[in-house]
Amino acid sequence: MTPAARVQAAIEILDEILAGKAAEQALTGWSRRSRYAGSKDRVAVRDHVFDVMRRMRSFAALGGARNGRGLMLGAMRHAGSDPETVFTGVAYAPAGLTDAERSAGQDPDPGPEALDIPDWLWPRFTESLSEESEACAKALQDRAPVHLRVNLAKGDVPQAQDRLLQDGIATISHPAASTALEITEGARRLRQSEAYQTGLVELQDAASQAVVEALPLRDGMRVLDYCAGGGGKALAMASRARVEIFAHDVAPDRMRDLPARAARAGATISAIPSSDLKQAGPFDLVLCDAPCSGSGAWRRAPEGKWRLDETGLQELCGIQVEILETVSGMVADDGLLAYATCSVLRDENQGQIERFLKQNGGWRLAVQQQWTMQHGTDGFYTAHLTRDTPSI
Ligand SMILES: C[S@@+](CC[C@H](N)C(=O)[O-])C[C@H]1O[C@@H](n2cnc3c(N)ncnc32)[C@H](O)[C@@H]1O
Repeated sequence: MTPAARVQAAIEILDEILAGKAAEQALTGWSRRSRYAGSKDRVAVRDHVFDVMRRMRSFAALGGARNGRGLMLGAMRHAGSDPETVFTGVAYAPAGLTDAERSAGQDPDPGPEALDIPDWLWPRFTESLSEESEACAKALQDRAPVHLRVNLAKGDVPQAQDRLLQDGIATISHPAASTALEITEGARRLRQSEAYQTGLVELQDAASQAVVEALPLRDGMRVLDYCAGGGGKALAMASRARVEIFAHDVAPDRMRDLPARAARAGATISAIPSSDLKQAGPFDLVLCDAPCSGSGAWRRAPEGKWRLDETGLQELCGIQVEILETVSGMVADDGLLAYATCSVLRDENQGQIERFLKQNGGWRLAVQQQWTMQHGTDGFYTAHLTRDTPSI
């Protein structure tokens, strides 16, 4: 495909996304219809789509329209490249620009438009992040770095770096967690690399690793990962101590890849259905990596930034309240309840913990920590709750 044909493909996919189709579904649909596209074309088209989605608002302003053409036009103006070289109408390129398109478009207004945050969310964003708001919003406009977690059960950090380098993947340590590496070169080779295939490294954001590193895991503990999803945190916990880990998710299908991931990592993790939780408890540690807006990870999943609204946020907060109430009954008297989100919004973080403590006497906040995107990780929050007076 020519560069212009890739832009035309991105335009069509963006129009589908704007019409309501999920981004991944729109990309998969295009891939299936476009057998002629090679792997480099697929990567380039995907990059166009995601780069635009991170900056949908400011690119719509620059391009003069919130549709596929307007957004790609905005992207080209932002990059300082001449749109006339791509919008030529020749072969598979986008149709030539109309006079209206040539004259449309303006610099985005400073504030939420230029920073690509929806207006309704901006007050909450600034209230949550205060002086970090602008830097964090800017971080969400760019691609996320690729972070790896070194699986301490299989080797140490220098060994992992050496092995990755042998496969052409250069890394540096990331300060957020002792197991965290950031890829500086060769990210696309990762899945074929020996270090990845043998489970020495896993893909995981550094702040996500830091959430697990903050847990006081000790050999022999019985641990429940209540919102296990793909099992990223369960696997990270398994690599830190000889703990017995139970993985649960309200949607068990989300854990379908966990057995294969655990086998690769050399970890033992038991999936547990809701019906068996009561009998299996109480647990020394319950982690709830709760469903959330994902606002700390919108660089990776930018669609969420534009799909979230007030009602959706309130619904998520309601689910978080329920989860906290439910899991508090599963924690041993001298155990720990760890709450985490990949959100930077106060309502989902400190707000939830304050509400829980107010409504549940006998619990206290032992640890509270937040990571924000301006330090090169996803935005994450964690709180550790313990009982005030463990019964004897
Ligand atoms: C943030 S994701 C978990 C990510 C995962 N811990 C990881 O590190 O890869 C949240 C998960 O919570 C699950 N979930 C949503 N509501 C739930 C509930 N009421 N009880 C348990 N899990 C729930 C979702 O299905 C989703 O997989």
